[in-house]
Amino acid sequence: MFCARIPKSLQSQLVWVATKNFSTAPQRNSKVAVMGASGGIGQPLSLLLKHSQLISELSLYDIVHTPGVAADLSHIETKCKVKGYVGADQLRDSLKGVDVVIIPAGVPRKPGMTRDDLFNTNASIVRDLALAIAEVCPKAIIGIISNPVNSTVPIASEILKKAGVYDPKRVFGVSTLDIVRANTFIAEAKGLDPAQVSCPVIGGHSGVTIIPVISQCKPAVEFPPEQLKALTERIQEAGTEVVKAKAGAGSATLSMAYAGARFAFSVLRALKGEQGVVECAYVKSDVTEATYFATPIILGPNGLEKNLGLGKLSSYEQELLIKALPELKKNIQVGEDFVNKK
Ligand SMILES: NC(=O)c1ccc[n+]([C@@H]2O[C@H](COP(=O)([O-])OP(=O)(O)OC[C@H]3O[C@@H](n4cnc5c(N)ncnc54)[C@H](O)[C@@H]3O)[C@@H](O)[C@H]2O)c1
Ligand SMILES: O=C(O)C[C@H](O)C(=O)O
Repeated sequence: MFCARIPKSLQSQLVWVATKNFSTAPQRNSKVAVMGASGGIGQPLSLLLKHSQLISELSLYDIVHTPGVAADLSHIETKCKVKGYVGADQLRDSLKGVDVVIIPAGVPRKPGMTRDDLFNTNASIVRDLALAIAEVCPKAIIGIISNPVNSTVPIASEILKKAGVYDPKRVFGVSTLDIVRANTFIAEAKGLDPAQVSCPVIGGHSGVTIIPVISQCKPAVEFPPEQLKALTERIQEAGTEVVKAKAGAGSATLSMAYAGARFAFSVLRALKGEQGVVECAYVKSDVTEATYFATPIILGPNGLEKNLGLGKLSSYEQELLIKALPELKKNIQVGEDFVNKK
């Protein structure tokens, strides 16, 4: 009963403790690293990953507390091995043999801040992690959660380019939470089961750069113009809604852990050979004039297999796209300049 309410993307991955059917689990063969594993996102994300049959080893890196987080998680009765690494001295060891790196390291917003206000701190955190990845596991698939995603993905990409190991098919900005929110809010408005709703969200991951494509929602839904505008703006500002509600205690962590796990599981399923795994993600792109752009993509054994592009946009969504592009291009430039103009 419980599983029936979980979206298909997670159902096949999570081994629920109560069922204790671990002995029938298929061979686990991926090693996943979480960078920033002691944080508000890192801990619940690592908990969800620990339950996956697709992961044989979990490497938890942070500048604080990972020995405790790893000891705690390692007592959970799933086969996945967990090891903690703490501090810069252990950074490179944490990445050895890793197939997928998920990065939620960095500071979160407080009320009144924009995601761009996090740039000064988070840009160098992502830069340093990307440098280590380039050196130790250059073939790993990288999912970047740290904000501002619109800029941190270009930062990591430029670092990998400089190291001569950049593969645009392997670097993703995790925008999954925008899709999760769109599905939830649409389902609420229409009285649907959120697990059955699938709405693409394209563009970037901040304010006007977040473009919900409600005209392509499955099942098809329609809203009067005023309600469509309000719904779109709620999806665009949903992060701020959580930041305000947490009143200084950070931003979305639990829903982001869910979204990060959903994204990681999709990557891992595709790595294992499952065909037709689709997620929206912020990737290197030539779909618009912005050189990074989130669209639905097909994942494969090498990461991004096929970019599914924009699809048909309504005139309202085309207007949103026109508003998003200048901001997105600016965010990308700031990220690239951070690496290249020193
Ligand atoms: N992409 C998204 O949709 C999305 C959603 C929510 C939050 N975020 C972003 O995720 C980031 C983390 O959020 P949080 O709530 O988990 O913050 P948090 O402060 O609770 O946790 C961040 C963790 O990063 C660690 N850290 C700091 N510097 C590090 C370094 N150099 N190497 C490794 N780890 C380091 C900290 O010690 C901490 O444990 C923020 O930038 C936030 O804005 C993104
Ligand atoms: O809003 C934030 O600062 C965190 C995150 O990007 C979100 O969308 O929840």
